[in-house]
Amino acid sequence: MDEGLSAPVGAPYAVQLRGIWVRLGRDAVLRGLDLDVAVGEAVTLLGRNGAGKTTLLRLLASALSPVRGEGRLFGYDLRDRRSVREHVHLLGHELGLYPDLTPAENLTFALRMHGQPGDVAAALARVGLEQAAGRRVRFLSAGMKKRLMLARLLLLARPLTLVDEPFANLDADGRQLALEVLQEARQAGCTLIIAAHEPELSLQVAERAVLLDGGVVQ
Ligand SMILES: Nc1ncnc2c1ncn2[C@@H]1O[C@H](COP(=O)(O)OP(=O)(O)OP(=O)(O)O)[C@@H](O)[C@H]1O
Repeated sequence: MDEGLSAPVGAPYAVQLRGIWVRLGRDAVLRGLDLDVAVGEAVTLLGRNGAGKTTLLRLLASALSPVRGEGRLFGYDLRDRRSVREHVHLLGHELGLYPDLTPAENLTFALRMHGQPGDVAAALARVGLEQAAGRRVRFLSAGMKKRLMLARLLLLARPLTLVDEPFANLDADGRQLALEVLQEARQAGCTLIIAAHEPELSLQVAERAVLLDGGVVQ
């Protein structure tokens, strides 16, 4: 986990959001949200179901645009999607997984898309998926898919790495593995934002909790 993790020189903040509004369908999900995250900081994003955690992560990954407000990531304007995408990676749920490809094929493809080298077999072994490496992703259990997400994190962590629910669906060993992988990303220099419903776990990696409620940080 050492590729491309250095933040741009002179950027004290990985994230600066001011007055961000995001609308999904008829509802405003984020309602004037402000957030600062320093370079190298690890923050856990908490909030009830539907509070807007995934929406905020998608905004930061430049998969959604605000209808109002300003944002900068490492000093780049949030609207500069190319620069943002070079520095940010979002890992979550079944995002970016191709169900008809095997875990090994998925990881190889993801590395190729990012123009990055990486040891797919080692990453799969690390997350305990070597036996399932040749099975199609659609036939994996929810916990196995989560382990595949952790393998992607090992291979594709970026200066700002956004992780959506890394502990969900995992057994006790898997949760421990998730903690170790997140710690490694942190030690490699990543700024981390971790959306989770298990603050007792995520606060083992993050030094700060941010509670999302009513479309703003409380
Ligand atoms: N594509 C969409 N179209 C319309 N509304 C959406 C869409 N995606 C999410 N929403 C709504 O946006 C709100 C925030 O959803 P989001 O997934 O960001 O919440 P969350 O905090 O991540 O929840 P959870 O803890 O359940 O994962 C919810 O009310 C949800 O119904």
